[in-house]
Amino acid sequence: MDESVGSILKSINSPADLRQLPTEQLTALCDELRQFIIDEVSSNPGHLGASLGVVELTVALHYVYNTPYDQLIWDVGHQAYGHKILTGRRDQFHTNRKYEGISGFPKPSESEYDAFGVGHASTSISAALGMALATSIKKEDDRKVVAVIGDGSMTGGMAFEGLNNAASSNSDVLIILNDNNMAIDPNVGGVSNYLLNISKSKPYNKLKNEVWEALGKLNGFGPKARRLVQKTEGALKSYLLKESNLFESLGIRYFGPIDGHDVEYLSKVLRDLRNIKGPKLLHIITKKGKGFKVAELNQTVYHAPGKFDKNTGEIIGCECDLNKPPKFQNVFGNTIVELAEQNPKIVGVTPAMPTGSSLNIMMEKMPDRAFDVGIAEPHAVTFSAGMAIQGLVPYCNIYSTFMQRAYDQIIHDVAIQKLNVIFCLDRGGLVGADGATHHGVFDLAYMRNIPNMIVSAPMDEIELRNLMFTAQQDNMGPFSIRYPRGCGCKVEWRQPFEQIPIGKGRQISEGKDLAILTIGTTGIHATRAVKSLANKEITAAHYDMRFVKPLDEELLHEIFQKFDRVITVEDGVIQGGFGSAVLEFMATHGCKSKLVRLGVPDRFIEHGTPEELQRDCGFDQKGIYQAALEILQG
Ligand SMILES: Cc1ncc(C[n+]2csc(CCOP(=O)(O)OP(=O)(O)O)c2C)c(N)n1
Ligand SMILES: CC(=O)[C@@H](O)[C@H](O)COP(=O)(O)O
Ligand SMILES: [Mg+2]
Repeated sequence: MDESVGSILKSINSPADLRQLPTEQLTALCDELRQFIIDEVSSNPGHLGASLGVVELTVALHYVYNTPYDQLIWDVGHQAYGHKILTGRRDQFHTNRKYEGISGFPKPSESEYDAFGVGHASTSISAALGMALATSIKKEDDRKVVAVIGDGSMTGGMAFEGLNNAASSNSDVLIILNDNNMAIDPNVGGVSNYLLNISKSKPYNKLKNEVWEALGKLNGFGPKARRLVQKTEGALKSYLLKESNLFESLGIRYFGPIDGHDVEYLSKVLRDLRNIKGPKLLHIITKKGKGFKVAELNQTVYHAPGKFDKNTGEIIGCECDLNKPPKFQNVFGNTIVELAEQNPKIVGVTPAMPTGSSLNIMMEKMPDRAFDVGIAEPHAVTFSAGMAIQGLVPYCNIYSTFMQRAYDQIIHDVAIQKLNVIFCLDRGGLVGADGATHHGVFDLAYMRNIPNMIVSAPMDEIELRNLMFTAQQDNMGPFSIRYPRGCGCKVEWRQPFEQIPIGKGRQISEGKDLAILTIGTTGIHATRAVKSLANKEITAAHYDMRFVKPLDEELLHEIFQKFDRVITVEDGVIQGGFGSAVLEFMATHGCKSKLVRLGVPDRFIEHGTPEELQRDCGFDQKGIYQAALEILQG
C-alpha cells in the first residue's frame, strides 16, 4: 500500500472502524479517500469520475448504516471504489480490474459488503426492493436496504419498473438518486431535464430546508404526526415545484435535493431517513470527478481516463497515433458519416454511449440524424424499428453486452417485421478489465437463432467498412455486425467501399494439412498461427468465414471435401456460436471430418487483459497453434 495513505484512512479496515470516528473527522477522511482513489486509478486505469463524485455519500452511508447487515446496492457499480476501499479492500485495491485481482464492480463472491452483483445500469431499485421485501418476510428486524442510482441510470426503463413496484409496496427501501447531470456523456431526456428543474427550482429550495427542519421534528411523534408531516410535505413540494413531484406522485416519498458533498449533513439526513417507514427517495446533487479539477472540467474523458499524472491530471499515452491502426469504434464513427453523406436515409442511434461508440462524430456533423436515447437499449432498438418501418436505415450501435437487454425487441419489433435495422455491436468478444458483466461473448449465439437476421463479423477495419456499406441495401432486413473493443490491424483503412456478397466467406491462405475457419478478428490470430505452423512444415488453409448466418455452405462443402481436420475459432461462446453452426452443417450433410471448436467455454470469464483471457480460453494465436498440432496427432 502506498505510504502516502492518509492516517485516518489507514486506520479503517472495516466500516466498524469508520463508525468509531467522531463526526468532525469525516471530512478529513473524505479528503484522504479521494486522494487515495486518484493515486490508485492514475496508475491502474479504471472508472475515476463516478467514484470521486460519491466519496462523501460512501462515507456517510457506511457511517450511518450498519453494513454489511444493512445492505447497499450500487447501480452499475463503477462508482464503488470508495465502498471497496472502506470495506477491507484498501490494501488489494492496486489489483482492481487486473487478472485474478478484485473486480471493478461490486461482487458478492468478493465481499459480504457487496450486497448485489452489478455492472449493467438501472438494476439497483429492482434488486433493492426484492431484498427489502425478503428481509421483512424473513422478519430480519431493523435490517435496511439502500439503492444508489445515478441520474443516467434513472433513464433506464428498468429503473421505472422498480420505482413503480416500490411505490405500491410497504418496503422500507431507500433509493438515493445521485444526480450529477452526467451519464458518461451529458445525461439526456425528460428525466434529466426534470431533475435539473428540481435542483434549480429556487422557490422550492428556498423554503424546503426550514420547513423540512420544522416538519422533521414532528416526525418523532406518533403515526398521526407522521401522516401530517407527509401530507404537508407532499402538498408543499407539489405547490412549490409548480408540478407534482414525479416520485411523490408515484407514492414514493421524495427528499431533497441536498448537497451530496457535505458529509456531515448527509450523515444527519441519512440518520433521519433510516427510521422513516416506507419507500423513499433521497435526491442528492453531486459533481462527477469532484475534487480533481481536470476530472470536473472534462467529465466524459475522466469517466475512465486510462493512465494519468496524479498531480496534473494529464493523460498518459494518447491513443490517437496516425501510424497505428485505429480503434474499431472510430472506423464505425467515421464510416457512418461517409455513408450518411451518400444516403439520406441513414440515421444513427446510441443508448447513452456517444463517445464509447464514436457515434458522437455523426452527432456533431449531423445532429438531426444521430440520436442518444439515454441508457435505454430496448427503447433504442424499437425506436430504430420505428424509423426503419418509415423507410429510414438506422445504424443502431449498442455494445454487445448491453444489447442483451433488448433481445425481445430485436425479435419482436425488428426481425418478425424484417426491418432494415443495422445492429452495430461494438465490444463484441472478451473486452478485458470490465470482466464478466461486460464481455460481449453471447451475440453470435443470440443473434444466430433469430430468423431473418444476417450475422456478420469483420476480420479487420476494411471489412467493417465494407459490411457497413453492404448492409444499407433496401430490403436487406435486420443485419448484425459485431466488432471488438480496441484497435484493429490496418493502418491504411480508408479504402473505397466494396460490396460484400451476403453469406460469402473468403480464403486467406492455402494449405493441405488442415483447415482453420475463423469469424471476426480471431482471423488475425489464425494468420499468425498459420505462420508458426509453417515453421513445422505444417500448412494450414485459413478461411475467414465473415458470416455466421447465412453460412457459406458452398465453401463449407468444398472445405469438408478437402480436409478431414477442421478447427473453428470465435471470440464468443462455443455453445450455440459459430462453431456450433458449422457442427450443425456437418451433421446435416454427413461430413466425417474431425472438428475442434475454439472459443469461450461454458463459464463466465472474469477480468484481465483481452490477451490473458483469450489465452485462458485457448483461442489466441498460441491456442490455435496448439490445437492444430493436437488435431494432427489425433
Ligand atoms: C445497460 C447499460 N447500458 C450502458 C452502460 C454503460 N454505462 C456505464 S456507466 C454509464 C453512465 C451512468 O450514469 P449515471 O448512472 O448517472 O452514473 P454516474 O457515472 O453519473 O455516476 C453508462 C451509460 C451500462 N453500464 N449498462
Ligand atoms: C461502467 C460501464 O459500463 C462503462 O463505463 C463501460 O465500462 C464502458 O466500456 P468501454 O471502456 O469499453 O467503453
Ligand atoms: Mg450521473
